[in-house]
Amino acid sequence: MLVKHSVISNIGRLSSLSPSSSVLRRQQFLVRTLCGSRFNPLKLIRAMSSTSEADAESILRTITPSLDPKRHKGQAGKIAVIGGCREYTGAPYFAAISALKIGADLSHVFCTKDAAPVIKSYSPELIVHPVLEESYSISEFSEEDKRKVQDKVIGEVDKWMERFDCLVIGPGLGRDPFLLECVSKIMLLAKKSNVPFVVDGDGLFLVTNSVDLVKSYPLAVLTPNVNEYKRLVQKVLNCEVDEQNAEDQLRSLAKQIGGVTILRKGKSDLISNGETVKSVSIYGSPRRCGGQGDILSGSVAVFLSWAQQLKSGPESQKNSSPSENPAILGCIAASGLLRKAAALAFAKHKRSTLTSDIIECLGESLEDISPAS
Ligand SMILES: NC(=O)C1=CN([C@@H]2O[C@H](COP(=O)(O)OP(=O)(O)OC[C@H]3O[C@@H](n4cnc5c(N)ncnc54)[C@H](O)[C@@H]3O)[C@@H](O)[C@H]2O)[C@@H](O)CC1
Ligand SMILES: Nc1ncnc2c1ncn2[C@@H]1O[C@H](COP(=O)(O)OP(=O)(O)OP(=O)(O)O)[C@@H](O)[C@H]1O
Ligand SMILES: [Mg+2]
Repeated sequence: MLVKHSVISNIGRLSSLSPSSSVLRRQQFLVRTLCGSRFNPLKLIRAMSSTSEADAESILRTITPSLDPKRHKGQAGKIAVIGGCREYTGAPYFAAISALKIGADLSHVFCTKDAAPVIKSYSPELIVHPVLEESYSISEFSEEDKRKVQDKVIGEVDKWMERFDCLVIGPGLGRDPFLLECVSKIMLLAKKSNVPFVVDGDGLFLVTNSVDLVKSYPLAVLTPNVNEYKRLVQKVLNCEVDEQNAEDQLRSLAKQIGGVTILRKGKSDLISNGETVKSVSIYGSPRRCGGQGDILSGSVAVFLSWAQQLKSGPESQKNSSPSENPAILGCIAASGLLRKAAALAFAKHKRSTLTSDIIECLGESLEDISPAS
């Protein structure tokens, strides 16, 4: 009876999380088990323990570093966004400025020459490198000269690489073949230096066509939206997205890519590294304006760096650090923070809520969850 009572209260708690269809199916299974004649407490406890909703707020509190006067500039994170071209200047800006607003010390953007003055004009806080080249600007060049341009681009990024705690590759990158070839080399450099990276937007277009770029790199995080996820599933698993078995399919996908972490964005965000699957279903906003995924990718980069710092910190810190890997923790914290900020922005701006309104609420969201003092 006691077991029955606690299960019922757990079901109540689950229902308040605006559950995903998989959580709903699990609840239905629990109710069926409870009310049916074959009531089996052990089976029930097993089902409850596989419930995957993460406690995003508590994880965020644990991994966010304190504002210690002894710390110097750079220790709270140095992030670089690789993205920004003629068409898209908003996406890299959103990712890079979100990283700063959350608490990173330095945020760089590596973009094309056309995009750089525009991105700089949005904010003096960002360090903008106009180094990427698109095919149109080298169309008259010989093959040898093109190779020289590529080497120059790679060299410009490489001299900074060791200083970064995490890269965000792809927001507003575009799909120019020459540019994407350079970016694949940048990914190889990051792997060589053991720098974690978050792949989003057009970076996912690149990775979907060349999965080996990220395969088995444990410090890679992919953050696909609905279209990007569909293409990834088709390419890697050779099938269609299966909403009925969303968690298992995500786990298989991450496993098939050698244990990279995947954050599948949607009504609930689902996160897996091929072993565990976690969900974040905190209520966000019904507005689906473009740019919210860019906030998320910039945020994942910061939280991943913090979670990693905590893991590799002094023994006392290590003991208090959660057992999950830093990439999973970073995804959970970022998803929780963004969803809360989106809810705050929507409460203020309703139908006119824009991505910049959500960015303005990141600080309030963070303060609600993990006050500065
Ligand atoms: N303000 C901005 O600058 C923003 C820029 N964004 C950037 O926009 C780019 C595209 O992101 P989306 O989320 O729209 O990407 P999606 O993949 O969701 O959609 C892109 C569009 O391209 C089409 N498409 C799909 N496959 C294609 C292919 N193989 N070749 C050509 N087109 C294809 C889709 O039908 C869709 O209309 C990314 O770089 C993203 O970061 C977005 O982040 C939104 C905000
Ligand atoms: N149906 C939904 N309900 C609630 N939240 C959602 C929904 N879809 C997406 N989100 C949230 O919005 C955020 C951005 O996801 P989205 O799918 O819009 O990314 P995106 O398409 O890559 O965005 P961008 O326009 O920046 O490229 C994620 O944190 C996700 O949790
Ligand atoms: Mg996106």
